[in-house]
Amino acid sequence: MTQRMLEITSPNFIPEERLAEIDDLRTLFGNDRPLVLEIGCGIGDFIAQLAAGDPGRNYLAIDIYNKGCLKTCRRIDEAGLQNVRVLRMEARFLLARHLRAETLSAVYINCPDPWPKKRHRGRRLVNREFLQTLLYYLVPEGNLFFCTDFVDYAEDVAALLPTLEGYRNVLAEPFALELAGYPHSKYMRRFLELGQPIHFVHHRKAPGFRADESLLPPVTQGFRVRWQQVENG
Ligand SMILES: C[S@@+](CC[C@H](N)C(=O)[O-])C[C@H]1O[C@@H](n2cnc3c(N)ncnc32)[C@H](O)[C@@H]1O
Repeated sequence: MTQRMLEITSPNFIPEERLAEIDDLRTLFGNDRPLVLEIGCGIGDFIAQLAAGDPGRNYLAIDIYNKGCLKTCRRIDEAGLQNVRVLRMEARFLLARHLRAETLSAVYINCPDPWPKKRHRGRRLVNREFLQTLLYYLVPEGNLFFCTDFVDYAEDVAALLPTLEGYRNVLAEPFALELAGYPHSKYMRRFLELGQPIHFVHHRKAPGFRADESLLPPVTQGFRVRWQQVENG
């Protein structure tokens, strides 16, 4: 199915063509405050709450869903937030092509597509390679937040993280059913109202850990990665 492309004219939306002229995404904000990335921002209700409560950090909200980017921009514009920029971009592509090592003070991944069928599990974004990749982009002691309404996804991610040298669990347990002060998206609220829990994982990059570029998994696989662009630039 082809997505109908809705034009996004918000000043906070950064079209892909503009990225070619931007050497460092941190310059999008005109200040050097810590940079936070939300992957799969959906309709932007999480990032709008987070960024409004934390003007001291800059936020990149990305999604591959054009209408979601449009709704996120509307929300950000209406709230008058100065510290959010929205990009329609695939996560692995953005990291590989547009971000520098150790530039993200936090990464948020909320309710990523669960791919519940067993035969589709390989399409899940958050796997060993992706977690390893994130280590390269997180600043020392940068935070990784992941949450999901699918318990087996939470269990998988919570079990993978301790096997990666660079992460330390911030929680006393592999995952929690609540994180104090963590905003809820409409999507999360829908599950919570039905009595279905959201599972939260919170890890931090170990202080002395340096992710070596040579250990970065190649961006040559993954459902939704745009092969053409990754391979041909
Ligand atoms: C289930 S929705 C959750 C949206 C939002 N995080 C929330 O909690 O309301 C997952 C979102 O991730 C986006 N997405 C899926 N794979 C992605 C990828 N590889 N890169 C960027 N966004 C992605 C989808 O388009 C969708 O908007």
